[in-house]
Amino acid sequence: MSAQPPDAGLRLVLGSASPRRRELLAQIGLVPQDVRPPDIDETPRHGELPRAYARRIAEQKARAVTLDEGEVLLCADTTVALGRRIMGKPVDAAQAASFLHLLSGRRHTVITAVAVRRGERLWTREVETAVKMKRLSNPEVNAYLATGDWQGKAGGYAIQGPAGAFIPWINGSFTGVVGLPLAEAAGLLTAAGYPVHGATA
Ligand SMILES: Cc1cn([C@H]2C[C@H](O)[C@@H](COP(=O)(O)OP(=O)(O)OP(=O)(O)O)O2)c(=O)[nH]c1=O
Repeated sequence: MSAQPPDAGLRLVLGSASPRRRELLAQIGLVPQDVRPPDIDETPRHGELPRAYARRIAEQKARAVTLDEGEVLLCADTTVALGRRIMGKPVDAAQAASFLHLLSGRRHTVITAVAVRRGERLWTREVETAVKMKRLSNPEVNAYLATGDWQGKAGGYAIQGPAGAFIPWINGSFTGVVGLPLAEAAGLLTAAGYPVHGATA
C-alpha cells in the first residue's frame, strides 16, 4: 500500500486490550487518543499455518474496530509457533503447563503481526523472532504457574516477566515478542501518515 503524506491532525487509536502494547507505544512517545479493544473469534482454521494465522487475526482485529474520519488504528496479534503448531493464550493453568512442557529445551518462533488502518486502507507486517527456552524442571514450571504471569500470554509465558529467566537467547525483535515490534509498528504508522517522529523528537 502506498505511503501517505504526514498529517499532524491524525488521531491515534489503539485497537488492543493489551497493556503491553500501550506501554510499548509509550516507550516511543506515542499515546493513543483512544483505546478500542476488538472482539473477534481467534480460533485458528483447520491446517492454518502460524504466520498466516497471525496476519489474518491482526487484519480481522483492524477491520472489527469502528473508526472515524481523521483516525488511524493500530492492532496486533502475537502467536507462539512450535513448528506448525499454533499456541494462543492458554485457557487455564493446565494448558499453560502443557505449553511450557512442549516449549521446554527447544526453539520456537514468536510471530507478531501488526495491522494499521486508516479509512479502508490497511498496512500490515509480520515480525518473526526465534526464541530458545531452556529445559524446564517440574518445580520451575510449577513456580512459574503460581505467579499467574502466564495468563493472557500467547504460549503461556511472557519474556518480560519471571519467564525471562527461562530464555537464554532470542534472534529477532524483543518488542515483537512482548507484543508490538516497535520499529515495524512505527514504520507502518509513518506509511499511513501518522507523524511518529513528531512524537519521538
Ligand atoms: C510470547 C509473549 C506474549 N505476550 C503477550 C502479548 C499479547 O498481549 C498476548 C497475545 O495475545 P494477543 O491476542 O496478541 O493480544 P491480547 O489478547 O493480549 O490483546 P488484543 O487482542 O486486545 O490486542 O501475549 C507477552 O506479553 N510476552 C511474551 O513473551
